[in-house]
Amino acid sequence: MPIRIGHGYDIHRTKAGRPMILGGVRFAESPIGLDGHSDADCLTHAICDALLGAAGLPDIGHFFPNTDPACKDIDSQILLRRVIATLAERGWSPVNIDATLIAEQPKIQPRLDEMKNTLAASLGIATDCIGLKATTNEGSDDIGRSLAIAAHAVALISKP
Ligand SMILES: Nc1ccn([C@@H]2O[C@H](COP(=O)(O)O)[C@@H](O)[C@H]2O)c(=O)n1
Ligand SMILES: C[C@@]1(CO)OP(=O)(O)OP(=O)(O)OC[C@H]1O
Repeated sequence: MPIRIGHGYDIHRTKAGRPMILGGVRFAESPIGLDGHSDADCLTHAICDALLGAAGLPDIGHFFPNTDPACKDIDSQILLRRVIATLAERGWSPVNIDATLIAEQPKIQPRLDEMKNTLAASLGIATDCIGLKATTNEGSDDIGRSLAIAAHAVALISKP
């Protein structure tokens, strides 16, 4: 059974008045959100790029250009589901995901199960096939000053 591994990384700047959506979950109480063309869910974008990378495909910006009006403010779970469909057309299915969010705020620990359940539904895999962690940047650089949020992800995919 062929298996492949991929890595993804994304970063978005924070902005007042924008929604804070991470892993498909909205942090309504957050005074800041993420700036971008889509809903700017950098965690989901990193997962998309890890999956696409594993399949040897171009990155998220190739499939969903930030000049496409159809992608404006789009829910990134829709993009993730399309990435899964693109992989499926080539015979690939996700096996597991592991991701790390780097953010001073919001605290994701209380919403971790909700985030995993949301991502699992989009990915079509069991919740226990998703690893999700967060760390602050210990106050350093733009992430440490809450000016940006970043995410890393790795994905394993397989073909029967
Ligand atoms: N956005 C975040 C950042 C961190 N956490 C949780 O806090 C723990 C301590 O963070 P450090 O940066 O001091 O290592 C971390 O292990 C996470 O459990 C969080 O929930 N959300
Ligand atoms: C998702 C897309 C498309 O709406 O836009 P952004 O939300 O700006 O995200 P980014 O990770 O910078 O690049 C991928 C994009 O093309």
